[in-house]
Amino acid sequence: MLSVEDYLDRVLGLATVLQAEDTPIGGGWGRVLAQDLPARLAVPPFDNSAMDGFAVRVADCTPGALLRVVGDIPAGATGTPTVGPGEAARIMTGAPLPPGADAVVPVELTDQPMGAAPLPSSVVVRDSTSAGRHVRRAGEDVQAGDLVLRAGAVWSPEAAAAAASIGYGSVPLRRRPRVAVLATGSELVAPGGTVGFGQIPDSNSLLVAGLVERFGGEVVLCRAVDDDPARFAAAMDEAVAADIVVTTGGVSVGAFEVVRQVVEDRIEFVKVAMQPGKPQACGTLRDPDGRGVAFLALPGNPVSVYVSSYAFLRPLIAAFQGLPTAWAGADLPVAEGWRSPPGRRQYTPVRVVDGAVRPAHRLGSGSHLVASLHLADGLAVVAEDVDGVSPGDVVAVHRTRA
Ligand SMILES: Nc1nc2c(c(=O)[nH]1)N[C@H]1C(S)=C(S)[C@@H](COP(=O)(O)OP(=O)(O)OC[C@H]3O[C@@H](n4cnc5c(N)ncnc54)[C@H](O)[C@@H]3O)O[C@H]1N2
Ligand code: MOO
Repeated sequence: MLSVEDYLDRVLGLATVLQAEDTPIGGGWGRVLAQDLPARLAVPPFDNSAMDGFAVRVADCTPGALLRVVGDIPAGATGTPTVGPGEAARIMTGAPLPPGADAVVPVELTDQPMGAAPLPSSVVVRDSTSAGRHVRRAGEDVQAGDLVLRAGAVWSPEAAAAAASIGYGSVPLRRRPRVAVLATGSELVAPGGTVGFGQIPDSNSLLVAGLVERFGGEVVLCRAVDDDPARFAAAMDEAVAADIVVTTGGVSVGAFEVVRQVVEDRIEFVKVAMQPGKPQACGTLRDPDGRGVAFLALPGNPVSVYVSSYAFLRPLIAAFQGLPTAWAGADLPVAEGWRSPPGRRQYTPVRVVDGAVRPAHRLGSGSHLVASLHLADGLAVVAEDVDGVSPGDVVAVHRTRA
């Protein structure tokens, strides 16, 4: 049996970092920035007022001083008057500070009314002020030329707001890997369909497709096919238009393992020392033009699919995007124990309640326990040389949901 690490190395060897596309900044959430973004503009771009009020010279502002008002400076003003000794200019939040002024007095601290009012010819300031009061200085957030966003950043509304502020309208974001998902099994019925004798609803295709999106991929094909080799081969012919093809089921040692039968001449099938998820296969397929397509065959049991998706598909999609592939985990105490098969690394769906770990289902990591998966907020990892965990033991838990 291969170790999880050795198999993961094989899987990651299938990845090629995808090229970037110039993308409008107001979308593409979750995609990866391909280049550093230095600031084309300072933030703020010019000295401006933080308040609606009057731009003044500090030296003039003794309590009760009467100042002559020389003009109005709304936000968006393309020019400003100069404020000389004994003078003030009415100014709005975000408007450029005029030459001569070195502070802003909010309208509430003057004799003038708040809100829409004609420009007064003079203003009385109630109090003294200090240099820079209510002024936002150019570049106090970032200076032009500063490196603001780094290659490898995951694109987000916050990143977009920063990019807009420093002068970008579009940025190079890596394309998402396109993923084709094929569930196999003659027993499968579409979700919600009538389930006859020996049939079960197909849950794997939508589980994997949803996880692909969670992991940052784009689902381009999602389908269930039966165990007829010709029909599966035809579906694979379509699937190889993607960057990654993921199948579920049909990889074990039964008499009708369709995935194995159709691709075994090109792809090596292995056993990985993990539970669930033991039978696996990965390799490179070719599209009709000879382009390499990453292929991942997951076992059919739904919890095996879930665990294998987190263990192998998640890092594969990350590698295609040029992102780190490590899986963050934390050591947490066990509140309720469970058994684990010696010689295989076990991944158990668990709930974390008050910082302590319990299995999401009393049967632990049973690979068919699909209806309890939604109760889990993480996968606990039990080492190969351990045959169970007890209350008080510590296990590594990888969060599957925030
Ligand atoms: N003699 C042996 N039998 C099995 C072994 C073994 O080592 N020797 N390994 C077992 C393990 S472990 C696993 S995992 C499964 C993997 O089998 P396959 O990948 O061939 O998967 P299937 O047989 O097609 O399905 C397994 C199970 O999952 C259900 N299933 C399949 N697809 C779906 C779907 N889309 N939605 C919901 N459920 C699905 C299917 O009905 C089966 O119950 O092999 C063991 N056998
Ligand atoms: O290894 Mo299987 O994935 O236990 O169900």
